[in-house]
Amino acid sequence: MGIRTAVAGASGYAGGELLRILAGHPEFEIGALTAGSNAGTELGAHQPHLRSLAGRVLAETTPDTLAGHDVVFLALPHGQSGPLAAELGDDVLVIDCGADHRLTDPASWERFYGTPHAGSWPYGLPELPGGRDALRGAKRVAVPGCYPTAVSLALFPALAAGLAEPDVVVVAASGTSGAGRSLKPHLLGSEVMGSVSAYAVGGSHRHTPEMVQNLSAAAGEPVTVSFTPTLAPMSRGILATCTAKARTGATAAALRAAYAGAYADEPFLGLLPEGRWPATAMTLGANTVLVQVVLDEAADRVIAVAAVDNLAKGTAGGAVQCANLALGLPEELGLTTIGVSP
Ligand SMILES: NC(=O)C1=CN([C@@H]2O[C@H](COP(=O)(O)OP(=O)(O)OC[C@H]3O[C@@H](n4cnc5c(N)ncnc54)[C@H](OP(=O)(O)O)[C@@H]3O)[C@@H](O)[C@H]2O)C=CC1
Ligand SMILES: CC(=O)N[C@@H](CCC(=O)OP(=O)(O)O)C(=O)O
Repeated sequence: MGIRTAVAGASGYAGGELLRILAGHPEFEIGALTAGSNAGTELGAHQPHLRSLAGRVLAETTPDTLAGHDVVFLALPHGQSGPLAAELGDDVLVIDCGADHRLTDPASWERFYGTPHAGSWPYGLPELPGGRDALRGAKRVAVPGCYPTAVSLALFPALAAGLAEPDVVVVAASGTSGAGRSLKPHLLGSEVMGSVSAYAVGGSHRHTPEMVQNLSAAAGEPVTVSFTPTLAPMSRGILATCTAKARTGATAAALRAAYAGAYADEPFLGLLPEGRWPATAMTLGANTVLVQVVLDEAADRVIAVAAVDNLAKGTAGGAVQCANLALGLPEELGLTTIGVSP
């Protein structure tokens, strides 16, 4: 018998991607699938691409329906996971794809989310310095936001090596699935198609403190982040362009060596050959973050560009990678680095 695994939020985008990965994983046995308003309906009505699970009926999301599993993945809206996880046993591995337990600073949480802080859990980005140690044997894991995954992995080598000033500017484009599948006025098809638009400009995006948290830890000093997200007319993918003033003495060779060293043993991080730039299409369906870095000598800035599939390594793939680590399984089990092209 496999590792009994439940997915809460199975009718959503993150839940669907979790199930796509779990269905091909050799160790997990898919147990309860739950939803909110769609409880009582069949999974196939919401996730018709998941053929082998189509007839499964979605249960209500309660501690009772999630009981009796070894692992519970939560893919629910913000604010739902704290109270629910408190009702699940300490022996159950809970992997939260939502934001509730990502931030360590309660003041930052309250400022950006406007509710009391539910407390922090081990942070699910194994590739950050020290990241794996916190996850091995963990019983609770907070999966990062999709933008912070791309940005943190794009910039930590430059900051950790002292090659970039701790004051970064990020402009990132995201596909619309990043916002989930519930109806949102700014995601009307007629307004998204054929247009790229900025939103949450001026430091208001709730992923900003998460980037600050990760990059400050990597740099060993406080880092400021100016983050501008943009919405692109595509379903999946994030392309993050991250820049920072180069530190005195930083050279192109030192920069490339820092990234090559930091990514050398990372199965899911790819530094592209010089001159090749990341594109979201290269990462679709894969648990990868693809990066390129250069020194813009005229502007004296470090430029790192990262591509990620927001639903794969940006959520569900990263979640399964963390579950593997927490359970003592091989970290790469059930996860692919092979994308889809063109
Ligand atoms: N989309 C992405 O790229 C990323 C998402 N995440 C996080 O993953 C989580 C899920 O996101 P996503 O899949 O995009 O969102 P969706 O809106 O696509 O799905 C939300 C899921 O939660 C269920 N749900 C909604 N309200 C309740 C409730 N009150 N009680 C129980 N279940 C409920 C929905 O069920 P029903 O169908 O019945 O309404 C659905 O299954 C969020 O916390 C999000 O921040 C993290 C990183 C990236
Ligand atoms: C395009 C789009 O709207 N993206 C979402 C990102 C949501 C996400 O991935 O993160 P959480 O888990 O923190 O919700 C946004 O900017 O709010």
